[in-house]
Amino acid sequence: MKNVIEIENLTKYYGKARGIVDVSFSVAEGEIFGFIGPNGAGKSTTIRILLNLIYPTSGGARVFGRDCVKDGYEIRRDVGYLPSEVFYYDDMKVLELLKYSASFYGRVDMQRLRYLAEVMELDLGRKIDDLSYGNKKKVGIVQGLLHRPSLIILDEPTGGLDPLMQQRFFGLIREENRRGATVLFSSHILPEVQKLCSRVGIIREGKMLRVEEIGSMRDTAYKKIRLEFREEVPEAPELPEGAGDVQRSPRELAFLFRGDINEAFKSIARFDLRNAVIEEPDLEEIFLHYYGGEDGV
Ligand SMILES: Nc1ncnc2c1ncn2[C@@H]1O[C@H](COP(=O)(O)OP(=O)(O)OP(=O)(O)O)[C@@H](O)[C@H]1O
Repeated sequence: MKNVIEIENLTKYYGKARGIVDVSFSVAEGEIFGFIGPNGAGKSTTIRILLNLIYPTSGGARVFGRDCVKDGYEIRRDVGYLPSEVFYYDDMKVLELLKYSASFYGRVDMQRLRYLAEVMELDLGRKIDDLSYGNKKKVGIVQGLLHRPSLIILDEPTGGLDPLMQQRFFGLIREENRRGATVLFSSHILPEVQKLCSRVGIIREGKMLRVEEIGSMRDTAYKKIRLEFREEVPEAPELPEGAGDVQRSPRELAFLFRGDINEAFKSIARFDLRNAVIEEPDLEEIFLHYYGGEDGV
């Protein structure tokens, strides 16, 4: 299968400050690839290089087989990009802005514009100035998808969108993907990446830790288990193998767990519980207790 994005040993320093170091990965045609890492990990830096908005210090990247440094213009024509921060000419109306930006790609498809605005419940008659952060994001989404790009690059796209709008937005991305578009989806929220993506690249402190299939990530995923006891527990339960980051107080016990969930329940069965919560650990916890341990970072 053809790769739409190919990144090799990409490094970017902002003066002395580390942006990214030796990042390599590729994204195949038709794939929805998650690019995940905490704030400051280097996601935006990587994306900005792909779009030739900044230059790499060393290494290289190709999009559609074209060189990111030499062919930025040609690459950008066929990319829909939603930056993490959207800035607009505040004085314009939404419709004017969308028509104006779409005109760079040729004829403006008004039917598609209205369709996207309707799905995202975006009022085309409002002034940009009067829009909330979430509504400005919607403008960016419509703008990014309007010209039916064959590569969609989303940098932290869901900030400010309520759950319903997130769902609608994911629906649009899936629709474009079914049509053949490749998607690079950057985020620091693991569950949303899990919902949408088939593979994910994990970046931290400028370095790519690994690339994983979402399926295998789920199989090895940690759960976070929090228990509240009805009474003070004199001795703490013996926890099964696979439990880590244990935090105890007389009436509470919390731990991360990876392994056979039955074993975890057996070990706590004899205690009288007031409440039990099982949740997905957040990204930092996963980094600390999963990737952190194995990779020594
Ligand atoms: N213009 C700049 N000048 C100096 N350092 C920068 C600049 N832009 C980014 N950096 C640094 O590069 C590193 C990577 O930042 P980047 O914005 O790429 O991360 P990110 O993963 O996109 O995080 P976020 O979600 O916070 O945007 C950070 O340490 C950041 O401080």
